[in-house]
Amino acid sequence: MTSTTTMLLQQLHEQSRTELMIRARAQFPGASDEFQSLAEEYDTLAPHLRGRFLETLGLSSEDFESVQGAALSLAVSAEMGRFLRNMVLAHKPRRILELGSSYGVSTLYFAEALRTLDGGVVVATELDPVKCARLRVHVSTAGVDAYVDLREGDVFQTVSSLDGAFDMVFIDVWANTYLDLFKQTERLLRPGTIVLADNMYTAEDAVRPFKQYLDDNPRFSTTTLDFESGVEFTVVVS
Ligand SMILES: C[S@@+](CC[C@H](N)C(=O)[O-])C[C@H]1O[C@@H](n2cnc3c(N)ncnc32)[C@H](O)[C@@H]1O
Repeated sequence: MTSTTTMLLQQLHEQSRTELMIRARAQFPGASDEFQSLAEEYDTLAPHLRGRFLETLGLSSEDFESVQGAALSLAVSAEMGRFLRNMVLAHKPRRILELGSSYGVSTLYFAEALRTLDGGVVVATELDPVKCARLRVHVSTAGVDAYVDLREGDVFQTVSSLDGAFDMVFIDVWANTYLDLFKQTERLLRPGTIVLADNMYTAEDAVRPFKQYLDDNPRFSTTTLDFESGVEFTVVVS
């Protein structure tokens, strides 16, 4: 990864965390010192306890699943980003489908890995035109334009317009749409495709039908990684 991308990502991670903390503080009913100690406690929690704890901090599912959260970046963490990058370096996908791109933090991790591999494309999807404009600037700053195909618009329409198989899919859109969106994406999967879905712990209730669907379907081999926000790791079997 170039130093330009590393610095850009540091800045974007910092911005994402800061704006989320500002939102949480504004909605937290208690005193500042109480908020501060809870915010510090969040980082020390086991991943599977984080979902419920977000509510304690003043954040609600509305902040992650609806237009109320639309202005927020809600970027993947640096740890999650490194995981995504490693998955690409190991699996060597030619085509990656990213569902929910925001300002492009996860997009940059994918694109940087594709640059290292010297080929491939990540199809990024985002509804918000302001976020899309910022994503384009970030991709250009990092110099990875050749590896990113941004589709601006509703992700359901974007997915229905796509053809051919994808080797990797990353789901990070509003959690209450995971199942419907995944069903629509199924025709783009092939045996060996890896599907990663974020927020399995932090949006535990909203993603339950998606998790149940994967668990019950023999076409998929799936497990939840006890890591960061909870990551569903699914391999398409047939
Ligand atoms: C959790 S954020 C994605 C964060 C991103 N992966 C990153 O690491 O920076 C989810 C994004 O999905 C977008 N989104 C929500 N519903 C959408 C839809 N129907 N079509 C396209 N994008 C949508 C939101 O605007 C938001 O930016």
